[in-house]
Formats: sequence, structure tokens, C-alpha cells
Amino acid sequence: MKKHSTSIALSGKSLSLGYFHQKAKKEILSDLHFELFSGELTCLLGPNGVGKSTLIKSILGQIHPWKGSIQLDQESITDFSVEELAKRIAVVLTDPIFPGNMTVGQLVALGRTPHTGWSGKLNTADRVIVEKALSDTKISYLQDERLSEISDGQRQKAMIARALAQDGRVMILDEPTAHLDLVNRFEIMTLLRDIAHSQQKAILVVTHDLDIAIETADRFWLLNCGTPLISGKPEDLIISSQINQLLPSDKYRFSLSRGRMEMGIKDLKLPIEGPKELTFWVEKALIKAGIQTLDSTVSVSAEPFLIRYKDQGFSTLEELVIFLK
Ligand SMILES: Nc1ncnc2c1ncn2[C@@H]1O[C@H](COP(=O)(O)OP(=O)(O)OP(=O)(O)O)[C@@H](O)[C@H]1O
Repeated sequence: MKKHSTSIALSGKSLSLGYFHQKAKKEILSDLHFELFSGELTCLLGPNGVGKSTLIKSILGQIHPWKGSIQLDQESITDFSVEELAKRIAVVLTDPIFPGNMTVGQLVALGRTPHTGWSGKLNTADRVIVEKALSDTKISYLQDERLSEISDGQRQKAMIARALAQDGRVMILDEPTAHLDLVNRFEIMTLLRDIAHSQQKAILVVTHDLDIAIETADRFWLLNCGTPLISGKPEDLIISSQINQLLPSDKYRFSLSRGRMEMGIKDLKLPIEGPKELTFWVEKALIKAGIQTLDSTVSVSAEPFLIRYKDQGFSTLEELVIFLK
């Protein structure tokens, strides 16, 4: 069943994108189609150099498609002025460019610029929106802190609050979790999904963080060289194996049972018995140690944790690996 067309915030049809290099045309993406839905967090994934930033630049009107068209709210983006586009599409780029002595509150207020004009003077309604953006991103307590004196994760939340204050229907973020620790990466992505759902925003995030994207995204766009963009629920793309498009060679595969990318090892003969959550880690430790075949079965049990192999008992995987080597 197709999604209703009114929920399409942004779409691209038959796009051909590229650059001029020494006067020659260098096509990066051709015949590209996409639909970005309101109320969803979409993650754009693909190998380095495939053209993710190029696609973002075209959505922002920084490069013009050689062929095809991009529609925002059913109108060609070429019909929008730069100011009108800034009201509708908010962007968070990888490297923030704001001075360190600016406060979080001042940064978030800058999000209102497309609405206030060059004076930058906020009226009551603007102030309410800025305060809401700070509270939606749970950083109201940081409003008077300087950007140079807060953590990377807090700064990234401030950048998202600024984009929220811009109050457009579409938000685009280029690697918003780069440089962040695991907990902050989860927090940022979960925050973005909550915002997409509660405020019906269409949020597009470029990321290389497959694990966290699987946990948080409503939709994936998979981009690979020379193939059409694949769009779908992450779970559907995993079940249908289309997720393997992200993996360039047989060396890696996406494990359906474990939900993650792994080294694809041929002729693996590791008979291991015991609880599933333990056999998984035993196999991992053996593969890492370069052990791919065993002539007897390894038995593993929990409480107490014990590994048995050929009448020997081991209380750690380290002991087992030393014995096998
Ligand atoms: N201004 C430019 N002029 C010419 N070629 C460019 C320009 N910018 C990017 N390219 C080329 O376009 C291709 C796609 O680059 P792009 O930055 O869109 O990839 P990406 O998927 O965003 O990569 P990454 O994951 O590494 O950020 C690359 O081959 C790159 O060299």
C-alpha cells in the first residue's frame, strides 16, 4: 500500500546531478528518484563518495540538477526564493561554524532569522518558538552557556534546537552524530525521531552509523554507485537482503539473526553448544583469534560460566583461546 501523497514533503524525479571538472561534465548521480515523508525520520546511507552530500546540496539549491526536478510541498524548489526555502528547510551541517563566545540561547534565536529579516529582532511569538525549541531538545538549562564551554553532544543538541526554531517542515542533518559517544549518538537520533513523529516533520539524516540507524530510523534510503536509490523500512530492507547493497564485497555480510554487519567467513566449522547469547560470544572470540575450524564441540554454560572442550574446563574465553592456539 502506498503512502498518501499529501505526506510527501519533498520529492525528486529523474534527477541527474554532478559537477564540472576542468570543463568536463562529471555525473555523480543519474536518474534518481526519492520521496521524503512527513512524520518520519529517514536515514540516508551509502559508501564514501557515492554522492550523499551532492544530493543534499541539490535539495538546498546549492547545485542545480542537470535533469529532473525537486519538489517541495508539490512545488518545484526553483519556484522558491532563497528566503522562502530557508523558512521551509532547516539544515544542520557536520561542522558548526558559529563563534565559541555565542550563547546557546543566541544560537537557537538565529534559527528565527529567515522569519525576522535582517534586523534579527525577535517578537513575542519568535521568543515562544525559541523557548519551545530549547525545551523540546531538553537544553533549556544551557541557554546562557557559551558554545565553547559545553560538550560536543550538548552543542549538537543546540544545533538541532536552532534548526527546530527555524520551524520548517523539512530538516536535513549531515552526520549529526559524528564525534559523539555511543549514548549521545542514541540520544540525538531518538530525539530526532521523536520530533519527526510529534511535530510531523520530514527529517533526513545522512549517517554512516548503521547500528544506530537500524534502532531509530523509520525509513532508510540506500545509495550505491550506479543503482537506483532504495527506500524502505529498515526491517524490510534487512529481511529482503537489500541492506547488503551497502557492503561492497563478499568479505562482509549483514547477519539477519544478529542484526548487524559481520565479516563473511566461508567454511566456518565451529560446533558450539549452549545458550544462544553465550555461543554468539564464544564464536566471535574464536574467529577473532583466527580459529575457524574445531574437531570437537565446545560446550558453554552459564551460572557458573564454564566452557568445556575435550574434557578440559575453562572459566574464560582467554583461557580457551590460549589452549587452542
Ligand atoms: N565541488 C566538487 N567538484 C567536483 N567534484 C566533486 C565536488 N564535490 C564532490 N565531488 C565529487 O562527487 C563525488 C561524491 O561526493 P559527495 O561528497 O557527494 O559524496 P558523499 O557520499 O557525501 O561522501 P562521504 O560519505 O565521504 O561524505 C565524489 O567523487 C567527489 O569527489
